Amino acid sequence: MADHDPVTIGIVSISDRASSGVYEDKGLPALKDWLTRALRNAITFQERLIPDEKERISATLVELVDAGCSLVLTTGGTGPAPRDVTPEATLAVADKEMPGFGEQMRQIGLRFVATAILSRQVAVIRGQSLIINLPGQPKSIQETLEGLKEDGRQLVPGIFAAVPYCVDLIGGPYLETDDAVCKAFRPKSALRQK
Ligand SMILES: Nc1ncnc2c1ncn2[C@@H]1O[C@H](COP(=O)(O)OP(=O)(O)OP(=O)(O)O)[C@@H](O)[C@H]1O
Ligand SMILES: Nc1nc2c(c(=O)[nH]1)N[C@H]1C(S)=C(S)[C@@H](COP(=O)(O)O)O[C@H]1N2
Repeated sequence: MADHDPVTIGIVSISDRASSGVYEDKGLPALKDWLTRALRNAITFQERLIPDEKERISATLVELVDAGCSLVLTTGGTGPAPRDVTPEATLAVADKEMPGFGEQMRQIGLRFVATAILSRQVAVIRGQSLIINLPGQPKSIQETLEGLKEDGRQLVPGIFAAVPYCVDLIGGPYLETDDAVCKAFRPKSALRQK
């Protein structure tokens, strides 16, 4: 682990019911589990469990970026219901939008469930941080990040394959993945010599 850059990652579960204790939050454990399996870097997690309130979500994202998170993943609140405001709260703190992530996430989701088109999820850059919205269904976390595999063959690439190079480009740490979970892509010129 010593030769990998350390990274701080913000994980935010956004759900009225999980944050008020109506049901147990499965979003933060699913995010932590997947990231720990996928990344070879030592990760410090900054975790937040909050209700679907736009100002609260935006303030949490700003706080996590200011705390040095190179990557922030949210789960929940991306649908069409009146209280689903995660995309608006994310865009409100954006320096740049990264539409390719949302497009690919919905394409991946459609391989699993027809209602994937109901997710308005976005990804943005704020400062030196990449912020990505994932849907609230805990199973959608692995689906979206890892994509679809069959007999070990990658049928649909997950969006995480593009995350390490994106983090390079905004001046973050060099993220290295376990290829068995997620094979990241970088142009040859961006590969770090071993
Ligand atoms: N954080 C979570 N932990 C566990 N299960 C969740 C979580 N978020 C969503 N789910 C599950 O996914 C389903 C669909 O997500 P939905 O968007 O309706 O939830 P939600 O936005 O978290 O709802 P609410 O904010 O009202 O609690 C939920 O009914 C629930 O079973
Ligand atoms: N990969 C994936 N994407 C998915 C889903 C899923 O199960 N897997 N659920 C969909 C459903 S049912 C909804 S309503 C939207 C929005 O969910 P959210 O409001 O919980 O964020 O995400 C969609 N995207």
